[in-house]
Amino acid sequence: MKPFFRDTWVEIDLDAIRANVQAFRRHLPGQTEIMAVVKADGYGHGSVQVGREALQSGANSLAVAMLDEALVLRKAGITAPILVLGYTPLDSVAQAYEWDIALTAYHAEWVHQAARLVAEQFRQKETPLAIHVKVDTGMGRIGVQTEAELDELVAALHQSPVMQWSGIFTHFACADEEDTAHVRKQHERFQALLEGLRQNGYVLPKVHCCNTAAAMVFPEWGYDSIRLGIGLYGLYPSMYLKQREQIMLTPALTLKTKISHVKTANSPFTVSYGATYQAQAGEQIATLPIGYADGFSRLQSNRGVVLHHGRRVPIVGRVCMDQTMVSVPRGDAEVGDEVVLYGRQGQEEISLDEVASLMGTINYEVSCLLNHRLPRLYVKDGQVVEVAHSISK
Ligand SMILES: Cc1ncc(COP(=O)(O)O)cc1O
Repeated sequence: MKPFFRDTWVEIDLDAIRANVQAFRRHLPGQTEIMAVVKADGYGHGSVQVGREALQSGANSLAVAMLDEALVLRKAGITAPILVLGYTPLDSVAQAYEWDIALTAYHAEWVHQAARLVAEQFRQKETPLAIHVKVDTGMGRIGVQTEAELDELVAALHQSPVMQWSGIFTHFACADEEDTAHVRKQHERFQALLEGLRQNGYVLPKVHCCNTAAAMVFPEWGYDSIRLGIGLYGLYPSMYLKQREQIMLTPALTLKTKISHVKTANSPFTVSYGATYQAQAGEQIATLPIGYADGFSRLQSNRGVVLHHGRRVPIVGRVCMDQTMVSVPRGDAEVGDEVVLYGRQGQEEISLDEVASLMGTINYEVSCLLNHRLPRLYVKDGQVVEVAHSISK
């Protein structure tokens, strides 16, 4: 029985995930571990499936943005270490502790209250709650910024047997840029704060600071682990780093659909909402069953292109909630023809970078926009090994 009931889907190449993990493994110092960042449902690729493949390919742990994402991984049977990189509300700490999920802290008072909240559970579990300390060295998002704040936070962790100081990390704001002044300044600040802790007699836990970009440019900053996000999916953090070709990555995601209707204009007619495009006599218009409610952005209206028979064909008219129209060479298209919206077909490729550029955003957002209305097919060694479609359960 067909596991889903539409002709539009995402294909995720798990061999590409494996190849990307191994590419970074070769690039990093031997002692540096890889934390696969699978937040935002694996940047739109599927956190469970990508997380499993990354761990089987050499990653040592997983990271997500919030506790809900970590619970999805645990409930799927993933037992590897998982770190929540963002804020966890105090009323969620007990759940994290129950499922052995490491949390991020940057307020001493949060640590004190969290310790009180799990004290009862600790008497049963006897293993402490793992905490990574977040340091803000120049991202300006979350994290302690001063030596005093850091000392207070680390002291709070040492005051309770319930808490285990398991890591300390920072996040870079500009590691993907050609000008390295900001990232070097952040790293120097991070090093100074680490040295201050050592001077105060602390033995540091796992230290990590590199995202994909920093891992590419400064592998020597790998410390105990890098946090590999966009590179895991075969995408580059910036066009600057893509052009450097320092690490060869393989994009894992392809977005496909099949033509649902074809018509030829006997006389001119307008296409889609707002009648923003006029098909000329003799022009052939094909309709695709995908729209912005799938995360295929309306910003592609009258600007994007797709691949049909290995050729680039333009999106015409406004992208609708569920359908998109393209102009195809006359006589070349039939209902049921496969079309690639993101990825490679024949000798042509539409990269997420190209789509991001016309949308005025970055490749991260393009993949994260793809939502659960789209079925996902996972391919390994050329075979479909899993189909995931949350709405057709
Ligand atoms: C704290 C943190 N750490 C790491 C990442 C991964 O970044 P890339 O996708 O650029 O590798 C994101 C993030 O928010």
